[in-house]
Amino acid sequence: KPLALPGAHVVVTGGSSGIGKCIAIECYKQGAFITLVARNEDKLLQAKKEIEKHSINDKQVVLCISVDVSQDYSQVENVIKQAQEKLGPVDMLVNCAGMSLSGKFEDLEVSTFERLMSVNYLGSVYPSRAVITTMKERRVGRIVFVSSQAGQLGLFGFTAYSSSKFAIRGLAEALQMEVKPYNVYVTVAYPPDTDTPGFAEENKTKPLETRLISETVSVCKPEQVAKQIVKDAIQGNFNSSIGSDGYMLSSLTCGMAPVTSITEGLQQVVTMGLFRTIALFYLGSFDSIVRRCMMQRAKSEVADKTA
Ligand SMILES: NC(=O)C1=CN([C@@H]2O[C@H](COP(=O)(O)OP(=O)(O)OC[C@H]3O[C@@H](n4cnc5c(N)ncnc54)[C@H](OP(=O)(O)O)[C@@H]3O)[C@@H](O)[C@H]2O)C=CC1
Ligand SMILES: CCCCCCCCCCCCCCCC(=O)[C@@H](N)CO
Repeated sequence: KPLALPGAHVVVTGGSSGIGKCIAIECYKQGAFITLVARNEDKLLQAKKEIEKHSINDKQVVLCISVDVSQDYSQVENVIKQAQEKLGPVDMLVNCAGMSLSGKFEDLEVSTFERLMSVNYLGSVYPSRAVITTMKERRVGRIVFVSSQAGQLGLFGFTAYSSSKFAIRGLAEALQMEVKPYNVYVTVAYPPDTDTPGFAEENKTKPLETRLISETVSVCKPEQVAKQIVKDAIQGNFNSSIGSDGYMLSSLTCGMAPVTSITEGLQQVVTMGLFRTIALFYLGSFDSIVRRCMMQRAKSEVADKTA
């Protein structure tokens, strides 16, 4: 039974920008009440104004609450309490607050690993932990985690980012097994590169290798990613992916993930071998990108020394 969005309370962390903002708009367009959670209050208010343009009735509300989702559990718990007092129990939580920093393993500060793990992973644990009891009691709920294609495979430059996005999947699989009998459904989204302020920021420091490998998959619009995520969350699909490469990656990396429908299970069984074959070619091309970049760097170093 799909979740009915009209009148539902949807909390979106990272809802003031990029994919999160588009998810909030998509839910609002379908009649939901929205709580936006992020740190910067100006960006929150700006997003609220933008979302309110899409209202479909005059009862709809967009609430903004400023908090860092990665710092202190009791703060996050308080924010959820405030939201529930104003707009009722949370029907859907979207954990979209997150960030990316890339660089070679030896060039990344140790603190970057700590930061990405706390924002991307703990920043998804805290809000989820704060809503889960009520969802189980009410036998209603959706929890969405926004991972990444880089949460399905490890890539050059993403030692810190990929691991924080892989962690989300472990959390989601375990949680789904616990809450399914209570009619609560978990969705993990694996978007490709998406045209957002966060993506622009990430690109400022991205190694050439990472950029060339990522360019295998074309950049998506956040509206399109948001539409897919909301659709999958409403349906209660465990997996949410975009495009043909997204479909192949999800099928190939399904592992012991819960299966949502018989069709999905059968498709995974039938396509696994083929997609692994295709993947071997991709992996070969990624290795050759890395080798070419290494030789290029060595050459320009020699040139620098002789000059
Ligand atoms: N864009 C892309 O290419 C892809 C993005 N993703 C993932 O999607 C999610 C959204 O990405 P995108 O839309 O690009 O990001 P943006 O940088 O555009 O937006 C990030 C949002 O998260 C909020 N946020 C960041 N850190 C915190 C924090 N510690 N506490 C509370 N809120 C926080 C930001 O607000 P504020 O700074 O004010 O707190 C902002 O609202 C991320 O998890 C990202 O990893 C996945 C695949 C691809
Ligand atoms: C059958 C096998 C098919 C294989 C296809 C392989 C494609 C690999 C490309 C991975 C791109 C990683 C995007 C990360 C986006 C992200 O999370 C950041 N932009 C966040 O800001």
